[in-house]
Amino acid sequence: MLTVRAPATSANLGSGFDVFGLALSAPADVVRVEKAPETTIEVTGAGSQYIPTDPAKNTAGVVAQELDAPARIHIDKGVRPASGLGSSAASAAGAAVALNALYDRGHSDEELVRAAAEGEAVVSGAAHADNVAPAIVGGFTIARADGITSVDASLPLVVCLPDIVVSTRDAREVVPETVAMDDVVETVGSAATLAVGMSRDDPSLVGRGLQESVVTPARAELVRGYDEAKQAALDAGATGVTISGAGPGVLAVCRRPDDRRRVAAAMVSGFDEAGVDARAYQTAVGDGAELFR
Ligand SMILES: Nc1ncnc2c1ncn2[C@@H]1O[C@H](COP(=O)(O)OP(=O)(O)O)[C@@H](O)[C@H]1O
Ligand SMILES: N[C@@H](CCOP(=O)(O)O)C(=O)O
Repeated sequence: MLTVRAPATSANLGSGFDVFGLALSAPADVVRVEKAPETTIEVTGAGSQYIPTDPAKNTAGVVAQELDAPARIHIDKGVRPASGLGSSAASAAGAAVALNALYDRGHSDEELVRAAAEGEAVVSGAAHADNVAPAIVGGFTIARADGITSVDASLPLVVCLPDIVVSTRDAREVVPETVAMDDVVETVGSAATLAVGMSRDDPSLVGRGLQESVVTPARAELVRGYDEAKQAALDAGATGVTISGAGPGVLAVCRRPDDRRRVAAAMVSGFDEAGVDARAYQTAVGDGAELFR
């Protein structure tokens, strides 16, 4: 039997829709695999009652099919589904890394990212790799059709999870189909600023680089309390705030590790002002999936 800890991730980072992603140091899923004649899935932990155990519908089962690696798979969910924290991706990434080791396949990280992204396609309708790439590789990742670029960034972060469910599939429906040139110019400027900020571990540049005016405002409509939580985090010293992935999670970048407590409390109060319960994780950029033999 093999065990893999696969981290939560925050995708998009505002300006990098379907491209940027960040591994978080916590929370995480724990995936255990054992060889079996056919794939079966058992799920426990956060929100497990909402997660299908049919291998064709579970992201980990889809990965087993993609890798032609049947197994008895147990997933202990640390990452609540439909959170915007890459819950479905954590299981897919964990399964990819675990099954690759279990069957001694020797696939590269990029091949594992491709297999795990097929799991994402089953739940969200698109094989976006921006969550599975950091969940496998760790750090800050840029996922493009021609490959993955990664930087081992170090930044204090807060993610606040309101008690609202937003499925990635639904949140993709509200993404505008066309973009004005002014918005393209703003997004390119932000994305470049953010990427430089990640390579310098500079929270001010990363915070400024989250700014984007196309996808985030459309999705903010689905997250009651987003505006209040964002303003509260900025007032408490965050350098930038955006929706994590497809939401409803909200990501704040902090200047110093000690700022996280204040920013986390401010975000929970911001949601409370809008009548929404929320919990906040004080976290940081973390490593990719970790294998325990
Ligand atoms: N192993 C899994 N872990 C979490 N969610 C899964 C898994 N397999 C399938 N799903 C389904 O994926 C959806 C959650 O994924 P998604 O909407 O992308 O949210 P998240 O941002 O949390 O990844 C839910 O409908 C859930 O039932
Ligand atoms: N790029 C995707 C990311 C979805 O992330 P998730 O954590 O909400 O699954 C999107 O924005 O649709």
